[in-house]
Amino acid sequence: MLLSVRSVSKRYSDSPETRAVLCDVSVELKAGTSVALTGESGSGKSTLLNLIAALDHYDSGDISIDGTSLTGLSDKARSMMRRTEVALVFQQFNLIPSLTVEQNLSLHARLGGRLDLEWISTLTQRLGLSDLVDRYPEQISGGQQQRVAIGRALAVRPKLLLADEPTGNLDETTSSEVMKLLMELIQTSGASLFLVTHSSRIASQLERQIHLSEGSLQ
Ligand SMILES: Nc1ncnc2c1ncn2[C@@H]1O[C@H](COP(=O)(O)OP(=O)(O)OP(=O)(O)O)[C@@H](O)[C@H]1O
Repeated sequence: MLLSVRSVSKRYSDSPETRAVLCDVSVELKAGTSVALTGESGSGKSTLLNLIAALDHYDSGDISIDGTSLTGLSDKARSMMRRTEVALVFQQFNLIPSLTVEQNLSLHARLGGRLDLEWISTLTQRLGLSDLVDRYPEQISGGQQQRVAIGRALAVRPKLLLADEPTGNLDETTSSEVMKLLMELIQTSGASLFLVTHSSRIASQLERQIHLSEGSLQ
């Protein structure tokens, strides 16, 4: 199993709420497959995604990625995992403003020691970014910025791509275009996709849908 979330619970210690944000959540994802996580605002979707990304710690249960448990993993090992096995795409594109499109695209692959210029060139072409490589993020549109963020994430050839509302900042047409490219490139790269979305239309494009309600999977 590529991703295994077993009976995970999480409560924010600084939260005024007494109940856990996530309660006994279990989900599995096989290599090369995709799942969409839906749920109302505040249901705990981003919390779950952040736990899988090893950006935060769970209180109980266990998460493992490709057989490696996140429990007890050092901070260094966690960040290395985010640079190699797991990649992230957020609603805010999070590009580095002082780097060009080309530099942004290769950044994580460089940091993770996985620079493959041929693969980056393929991604650049497939994402329609070839004419924009020398521009800076502020000089391209939101849809183009998200395409760079997707390219940057897939450039490391991750086993798992985690996407949190990746088209949430885009209009409907641009959102459809970006989703189409994302799904095509996920297929090409063989990565698994775990995608958080409010949109049932987007969720239906993935192989499986799961729904979070008040911290529990339905
Ligand atoms: N760092 C934090 N500290 C305290 N409480 C938090 C923190 N992050 C999230 N929460 C709370 O946890 C609950 C779940 O938040 P989360 O962001 O996971 O929901 P979500 O389903 O992703 O929501 P949305 O769809 O609006 O992004 C909310 O009640 C939120 O206020």
